[in-house]
Amino acid sequence: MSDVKMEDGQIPFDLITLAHQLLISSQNESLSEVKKLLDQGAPAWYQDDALGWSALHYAAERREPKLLEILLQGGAIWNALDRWGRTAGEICLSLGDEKGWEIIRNEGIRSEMLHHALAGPSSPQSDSSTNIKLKAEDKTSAGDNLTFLKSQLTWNIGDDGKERVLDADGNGVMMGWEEPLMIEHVRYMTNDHPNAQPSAEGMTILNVGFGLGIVDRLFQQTQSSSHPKPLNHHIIEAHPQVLQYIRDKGFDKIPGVKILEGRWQDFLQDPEKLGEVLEGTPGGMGYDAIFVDTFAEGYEDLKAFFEVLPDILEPENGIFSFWNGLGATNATIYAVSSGLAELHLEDVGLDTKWYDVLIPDSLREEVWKGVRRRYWELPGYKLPIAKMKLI
Ligand SMILES: C[S@@+](CC[C@H](N)C(=O)[O-])C[C@H]1O[C@@H](n2cnc3c(N)ncnc32)[C@H](O)[C@@H]1O
Repeated sequence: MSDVKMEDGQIPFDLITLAHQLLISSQNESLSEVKKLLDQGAPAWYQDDALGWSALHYAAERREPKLLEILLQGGAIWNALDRWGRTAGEICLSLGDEKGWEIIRNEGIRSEMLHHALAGPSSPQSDSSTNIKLKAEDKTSAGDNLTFLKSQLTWNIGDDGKERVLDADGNGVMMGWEEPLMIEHVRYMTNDHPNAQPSAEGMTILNVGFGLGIVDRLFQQTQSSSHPKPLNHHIIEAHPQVLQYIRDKGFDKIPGVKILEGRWQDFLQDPEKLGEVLEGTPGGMGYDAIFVDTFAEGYEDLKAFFEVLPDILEPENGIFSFWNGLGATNATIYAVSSGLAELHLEDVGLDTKWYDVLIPDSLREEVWKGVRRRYWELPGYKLPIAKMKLI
């Protein structure tokens, strides 16, 4: 946007005139008229003051898929948000326009992939250049992992009666309402694995981020009397207070459990440490199940985690899953984030299946009482299960 502003930060008058003409013609004029304006240089990114609507929002309201395509080709921004935080995709969804929604979602995935391809391999530095806003603009500890890891945490019981842990700014680090989703993750990761069957020796598990320990307790429980307990259960956790909580609960004393104290980046991105971690798995072949659910990390961090998977996931039957919560306050951004994750997992050699899970009743209004920001607004959860592609 800045490249078309004049030195005093104003947008040139001619451009504003074209922008307004484009907004009007996107509402009710022919496609060729819209195209003509775009060819004349009308800025498709422009949003009006009243609603914060772009030409793409107006086109979505018209239910005119071809017009959406013309605008996107002409520079419209797929994830421009109106005053209520809606993309044009949400306008399509509210009108039941599946085709229009798919055009916007596909453009989102395409443009985010392109952006990542141009940005090169994942690095913390490339985080700020991320196109997609998967985390709300957040200057609190939720927006920065290292700040979070120094933040004072509080454990308490929410108005829904469930345990939760909040950071110093009142952000929900982990909340008890998520337990039914964690149950599904563990079920999909363990049910059919050969090493979890009655006569097998037990699975080797890596969980990144202990939080309230919900997922780790489930990994220990799912294997009932007729099923083996995990053979190895490694947990990477970085927050000093969470590490103390683990010791207070005696979780570190459970047979087979090993706590790796530090950030996952320290263990898995350093070849020497990675070698030591892998020595703890049978034959150094990697883990049967890997789950990742951290906090104050963005899409770039998740993508960086994907990139270490080929080294740490047992290649034949290993199963990877992650807490799919990025962008979960907006249906279109959530779909694009999930689509992007699938393509990036494919890049590192994994096939992903998605399981639709209804958001459980445990997510009630009172859950958010005393929490700084709602991080979930959608009716459904897309649960990923990924495995190495068979060659
Ligand atoms: C959302 S909670 C995990 C909840 C857990 N899945 C459960 O079932 O209770 C996130 C956890 O990740 C930890 N964490 C955050 N960043 C991390 C990092 N870079 N490496 C390791 N652990 C991290 C936090 O301290 C926190 O305990």
